[in-house]
Order: sequence, then structure tokens, then C-alpha cells
Amino acid sequence: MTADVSSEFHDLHLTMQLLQTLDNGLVLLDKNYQIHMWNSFMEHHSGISSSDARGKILFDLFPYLPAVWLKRKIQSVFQLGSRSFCTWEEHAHLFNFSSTRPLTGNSARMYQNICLTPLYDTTNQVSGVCLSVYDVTEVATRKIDLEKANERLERLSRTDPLTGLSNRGHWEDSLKLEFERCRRASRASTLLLLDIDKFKSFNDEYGHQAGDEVMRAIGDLVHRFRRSTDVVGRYGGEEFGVILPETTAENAMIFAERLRKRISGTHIVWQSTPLHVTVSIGMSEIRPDMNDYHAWLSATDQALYQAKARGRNQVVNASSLKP
Ligand SMILES: Nc1nc2c(ncn2[C@@H]2O[C@H](COP(=O)(O)OP(=O)(O)OP(=O)(O)O)[C@@H](O)[C@H]2O)c(=O)[nH]1
Repeated sequence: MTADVSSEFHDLHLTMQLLQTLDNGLVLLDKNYQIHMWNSFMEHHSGISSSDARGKILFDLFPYLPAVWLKRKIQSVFQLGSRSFCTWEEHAHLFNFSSTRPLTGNSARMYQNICLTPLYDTTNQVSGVCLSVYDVTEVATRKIDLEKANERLERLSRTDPLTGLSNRGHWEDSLKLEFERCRRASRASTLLLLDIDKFKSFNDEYGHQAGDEVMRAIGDLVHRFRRSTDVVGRYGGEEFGVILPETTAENAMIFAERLRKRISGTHIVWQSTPLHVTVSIGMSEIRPDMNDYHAWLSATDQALYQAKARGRNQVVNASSLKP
């Protein structure tokens, strides 16, 4: 070996060692997806030694890889001569590797970003593609945790903690939306306000916790009774609101009467004592002369007031009231 060749061989040897120290995976592929280099990161995480990997076809070693998609990506690097990327958000675990910190992190599997880089020969032709694999498990799990926490906060900000129904703010937003939709499309929609009768007496006789239990049970009953398109919320203290989209007052009356009877026929058990609960319901169908959803609420509230005044445990339709 001449001095030059020996020096080049020495440099190559050092370069190969340097590649082994990288904390990311390196795979050198030719046009036929045959592996020409496989660094220690890949050895360590795949359990396949460099000597076993070299000469093999990538897709034979890892039959679970999304072959159609990845082949297209690799071929485009050969054709265009430009880099290509794939983030964990596209393919979370391209290689099925274990996470290096499964105990402190939140994932048993490694999240990866992938980069495909063209490698040129001396004639300036792309002769290989270097596939770099980056372990981004910590970043990915942190982002996923943050998204989950935000979703939870979002849900909490919309929910009444006692009944699990929509809280007043969120329910009123739905009401406003429904009002606007109906106005534009001129279609029917009916609003119900439901108030537990003599609710104060449950608090006074059995304690506040019993009152809470009554509230929870009625909220649950209304929630289970409604159709999936109806929107139920806790409107105030012991008051619930139900929006019945695409429903005329006539049909809403059938629903409201059924609900009222169901509630008055159900005993809520508090510490072995059955409590008899009734509700008063006011309802009103949306009308063209209503300028905003407040007018809709106000008409329904007046009907509820009448249901109370007429002796409770009944449904009153706003259209039956004298103007
Ligand atoms: N336990 C409990 N009580 C509540 C809650 N929110 C409001 N209340 C109570 O509900 C009671 C409502 O009483 P009133 O407005 O006098 O009405 P009522 O006793 O239901 O009588 P009518 O509506 O006229 O049939 C008040 O005593 C409030 O303190 C709650 O979240 N839990």
C-alpha cells in the first residue's frame, strides 16, 4: 500500500468509526433498497448486526415497513436529488424500536423523525440515499401530553362539575348558534327550561349533599332521555335547559310530557330514603319575531314561571300564554 492509499484508508477507517458514534440511525441504501451501511444506533435498536444487515434488502429485514409509501419517497430522492423528510406526526414509529427511556417517558416505543438525503458519486449522479433516523420520543410525548392536558382543560371549561352536563356558558353558546341557524334556514326548533320543584326542601330536610344527589340524578335522567342531537345543559341552580333542534312545539310537548312523567315516576334514593321529585317545564318554539336568543329564553322562562304558578309538575307552552 502506498503512503497516500494508506492515509486514505486511515481516514476512511476514522470516518466509519465517527459514524458509529452518532446518536441517530444511519442506513445507506442503493436504488434497489439494498443496505450498504448500518451504524451502531441501528444495530443497538434493531438487534441486527451491521454484518447481518449489509447486503440485505431493507424491506426483507423489516416487512412491516409501509413499503409503497417509503419506496416512493426513496425513489423521489434518487430522481430529484433533494432531501425528503418524514416526521413522527406522519408516521410515529416507522421502525418498531423500543424507547430508550420507557420508565421516565410515557411511551414504550420510540417516536422517530426520518430524513432521506441523496449521496452523489464522483460523476455527480445520485448513487445512494442515506436514511437518518432520529429518536424524538421525548419531544413527541411532551407534545402529546400537552395536547391531552389542553383537551382536558377545554372539556372542564365547558362542563358543569356536579352533573357532567354542559355548563351555562357553553350551553348558551349552543343556544345562540341554534338560534342563528334557525333564523337563516327558517326551520323549527324548540327550547325547554326544566326546574326541579321545591328543590330547597331537599336541601333543608336532608342536607345539601342530598340536594346535590337529586340534581345529579335528574341531570343524568334528562341526559339519557334526550336524542343525540338535543343539547342539554345546566342553566342555573336547579334549572336545566334542553334545545330540541328540528322539533315543533307540538312534538316537543310529547317529549316534555314523557320526561316529566318519567321523573315524577322515579324515586331517587338518598341514604335508603326514596325521594319523590317532580319538575316544571316551560317550552317555546322559535318565532320569527324573536330578535335574538335572549327573547327565546325569555319566552321559555315565562312559560316555566306559569308552570310553577299553576301548581308545578306540569309543562306549559309559551304559545298558550296571553301576550
Ligand atoms: N344542593 C344544591 N343546592 C343548590 C344548588 N344550586 C342551587 N341550589 C339551591 O336550590 C334552591 C332553589 O330554591 P328556590 O329558588 O326557592 O326554588 P325551589 O325550592 O326549587 O322552589 P320552586 O322552584 O318554586 O319549585 C336554593 O336553596 C339554592 O341554594 C346546588 O348545586 N346544590
